[in-house]
Amino acid sequence: MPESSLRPIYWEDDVVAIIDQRLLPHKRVVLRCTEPQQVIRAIKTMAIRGAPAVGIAGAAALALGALTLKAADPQTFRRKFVRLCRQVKEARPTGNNLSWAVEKVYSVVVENPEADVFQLRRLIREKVEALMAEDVAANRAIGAWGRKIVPSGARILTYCNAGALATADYGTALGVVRAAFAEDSSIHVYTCETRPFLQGSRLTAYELMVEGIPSTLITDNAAGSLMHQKRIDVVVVGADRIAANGDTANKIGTYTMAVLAKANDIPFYVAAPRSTIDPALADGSSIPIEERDPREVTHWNGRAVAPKGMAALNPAFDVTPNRLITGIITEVGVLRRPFKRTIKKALEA
Ligand SMILES: CSC[C@@H](O)[C@@H](O)C(=O)COP(=O)(O)O
Repeated sequence: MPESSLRPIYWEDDVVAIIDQRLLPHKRVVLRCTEPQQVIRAIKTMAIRGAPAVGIAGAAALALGALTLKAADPQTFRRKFVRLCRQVKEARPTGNNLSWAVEKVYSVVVENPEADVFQLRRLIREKVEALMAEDVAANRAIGAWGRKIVPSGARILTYCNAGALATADYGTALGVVRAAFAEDSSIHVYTCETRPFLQGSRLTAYELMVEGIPSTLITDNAAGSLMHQKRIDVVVVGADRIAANGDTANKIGTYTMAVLAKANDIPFYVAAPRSTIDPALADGSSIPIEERDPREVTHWNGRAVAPKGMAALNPAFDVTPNRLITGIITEVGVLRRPFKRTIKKALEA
């Protein structure tokens, strides 16, 4: 069993256990995966989601692959493993953490040219467990830095779910909330429902209730009005990919929140580990934006919420330009403008 009931992915011997987030908060169903393809499917269907959790799941898929790949000799193993790495990376395109984690696991194979298949299996599994532990440590550090930017008694607005469920545990934006609440029980969180997948109303609301953190659910459309009425003090969101200049991809609608925050003089923070930063991209214009099935917009839970045959567009992420971001809360500190310089320094730290 995992340490926390919100840990979305964990090992049960050689089985990868994943909480099926499509069914939360009403049902807690655990998918038990023994084959990498099952984990890849869980990523694609968003049974597991949230950039860092997707990265961990991708790494776990590789560990399962290492266990189950049929290969009598190390050369065959390496060749098949490279193919699997490519497949895992393609499962979801926007979050940086997935390709970052695949590269980390693949480095084990590169750095141990003499290892036999059994040794590689063990080393890969150890690497995946280390990545899980490192993600939790990074999130706790993000929380420790982030709580300093939360004013006493703050009314915090968050978007989507950047909580324990979206990471190996503890969360990024919700890690900041958790750490702030531990010191100041008078904070209050407003969570937007986050159409169309409802990560806010289903998952963030659930996490906040499990933790007993005072919170209120609002429709995405209500956020602007609340900000205008001076009922929000700070916005904290997660990130899927951050370019070298600080432009940030996150759940579709995050850009809207950033514009609203700017128009109402409210600080807007992004909380993310360094594994979310993609230094190879100069700015946000080349971040790949995942387009998901339009059915996620026209239907909810199998039921139509639009006329039959209506065309729909479903970009899953948007990019918030760096000029709208007050600071980026990482495990090595809160990065300020100019992000190009502070991000570079953070990656070197
Ligand atoms: C710590 S999670 C950060 C982001 O991944 C999160 O805010 C987000 O946009 C998740 O999108 P999702 O489509 O649910 O995977």
